[in-house]
Amino acid sequence: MADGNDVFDVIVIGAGPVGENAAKRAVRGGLTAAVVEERLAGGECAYYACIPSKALLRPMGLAAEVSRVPGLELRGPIDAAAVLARRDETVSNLDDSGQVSWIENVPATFVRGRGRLAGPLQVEVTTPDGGVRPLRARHAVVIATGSDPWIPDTPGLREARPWTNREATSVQQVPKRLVVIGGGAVACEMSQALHSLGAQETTVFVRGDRLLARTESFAGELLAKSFQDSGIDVRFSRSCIRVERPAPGGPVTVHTDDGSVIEADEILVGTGRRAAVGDIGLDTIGLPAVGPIEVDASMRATGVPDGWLYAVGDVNGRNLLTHMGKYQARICGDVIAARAQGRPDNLRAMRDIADDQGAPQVIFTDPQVCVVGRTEARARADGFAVRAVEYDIGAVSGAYLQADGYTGRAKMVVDEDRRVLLGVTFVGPAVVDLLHSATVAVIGEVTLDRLWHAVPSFPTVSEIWLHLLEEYGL
Ligand SMILES: Cc1cc2nc3c(=O)[nH]c(=O)nc-3n(C[C@H](O)[C@H](O)[C@H](O)COP(=O)(O)OP(=O)(O)OC[C@H]3O[C@@H](n4cnc5c(N)ncnc54)[C@H](O)[C@@H]3O)c2cc1C
Ligand SMILES: NC(=O)c1ccc[n+]([C@@H]2O[C@H](COP(=O)([O-])OP(=O)(O)OC[C@H]3O[C@@H](n4cnc5c(N)ncnc54)[C@H](O)[C@@H]3O)[C@@H](O)[C@H]2O)c1
Repeated sequence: MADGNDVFDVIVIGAGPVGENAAKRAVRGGLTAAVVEERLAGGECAYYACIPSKALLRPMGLAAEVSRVPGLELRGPIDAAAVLARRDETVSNLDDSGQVSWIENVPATFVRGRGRLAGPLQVEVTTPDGGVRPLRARHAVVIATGSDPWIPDTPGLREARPWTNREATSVQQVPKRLVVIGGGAVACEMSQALHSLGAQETTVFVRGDRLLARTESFAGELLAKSFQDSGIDVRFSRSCIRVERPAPGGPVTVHTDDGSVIEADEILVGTGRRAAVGDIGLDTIGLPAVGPIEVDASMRATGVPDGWLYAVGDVNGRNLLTHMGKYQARICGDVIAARAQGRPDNLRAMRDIADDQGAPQVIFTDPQVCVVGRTEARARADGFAVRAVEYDIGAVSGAYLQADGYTGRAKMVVDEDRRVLLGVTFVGPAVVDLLHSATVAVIGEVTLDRLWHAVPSFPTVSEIWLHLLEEYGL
């Protein structure tokens, strides 16, 4: 709520999941807040990323599970129209009134329009009618503008109007022939989702030699095997060198560096994202308008005199994940309120320690890929005395009961000096809910000798913990 003349204690630019939560925590701490949003309150996550992608993937995952249990049968292909209709419901048919009400109930003031810094503690909002509404912050401005998809400079690619996550998650007509560029989370999830919904000829071009290159190598290998088994054509160490789409809306022709030429109905790029910092007025306060906004562990932008600017979520580049952005938002809102009221601002809960340790992440493919903490390679590079053990999840009774021919693998990376976990990876069907146990163990620095007494229930997949510890030598 404003306290006159559009002056607020805190102004948040960007009402994605992260900006909304920064405002909520600041208000909970006793401050007034305004939240500025130029498109849809709820952000990329709610309408074009996490939510619709998972709605599109869920039937594929369920169908795969059914196919692995004798006695159950799924007749015919997945009904794409029904899946797309449910996807539309999950994104509230792109109506953000529920999210706007959520913000107003915080209570915070929602301001529709494009926000731009106009000097220290000053924000100008260009409203939908073209007017400019000046806002002033008494204590802090929080940048939570997220990120935008990045499209490589490949000749002809931009002119061919490729799909990004936005078009892929809001698909109305599933293309029969699809080319995907990239081997990260977006490419993997959307290839599998669209293939399951009718993209019969799906070809994925991966620049490197594996999928999900930042994870343990077996994760990408198991996923690539699953792609190939289901008929997705994955081509490694291949780059797309030229793209042509002579007629708008017509077929697209993709040329690759091995001389192949593929014709498709659509091309989807999943080649990473860039912090959304263009034209948000960083120049007015002497910051470069390129790259993520660098912040300290309290989310305060470094290099800004008087420390009134904060940046949370994708725009600070720490970990491009909703849950990590919301974690940063809680820290940020609490810190701003504490500093504004002269309370201690250095409590343990007010510093980001989780981002650097390796964020938990689930790639919702079949198999699911769940990671937290450091990979073995990263732990070694960071100088830890490392020992890693792996185990076949399919050999666990709970997994064997879940599915015939269960294929999955787990790995834990141990800091030998302290006998605590540095990282854990689970790959397999139905492993998603194991991840939080690993997150608690890694972030809580639970010793292996203590973890030994956390007895997993029989017959659940969680007995993988027991097998990993025994493999280690306990
Ligand atoms: C296909 C896909 C699937 C994903 N799946 C997952 C997942 O399953 N789990 C997960 O944790 N993460 C997932 N992510 C990542 C997740 O979407 C992001 O990490 C998350 O959206 C970041 O939240 P944010 O609030 O920082 O930014 P955003 O959600 O991008 O929100 C930023 C908001 O700021 C607004 N904005 C920008 N500039 C201005 C301005 N100048 N003035 C006013 N408003 C402005 C934008 O309109 C937007 O609403 C996925 C990403 C993609 C692309
Ligand atoms: N389930 C989830 O948690 C989830 C799902 C989707 C996206 N996300 C997040 O969104 C972010 C963006 O995802 P993303 O998949 O776009 O990015 P990414 O960084 O995960 O993967 C980018 C991929 O594109 C490739 N690439 C980069 N430049 C290229 C080029 N010029 N030509 C060919 N290939 C190129 C990279 O080698 C890599 O395989 C990620 O940080 C991810 O964490 C999360």
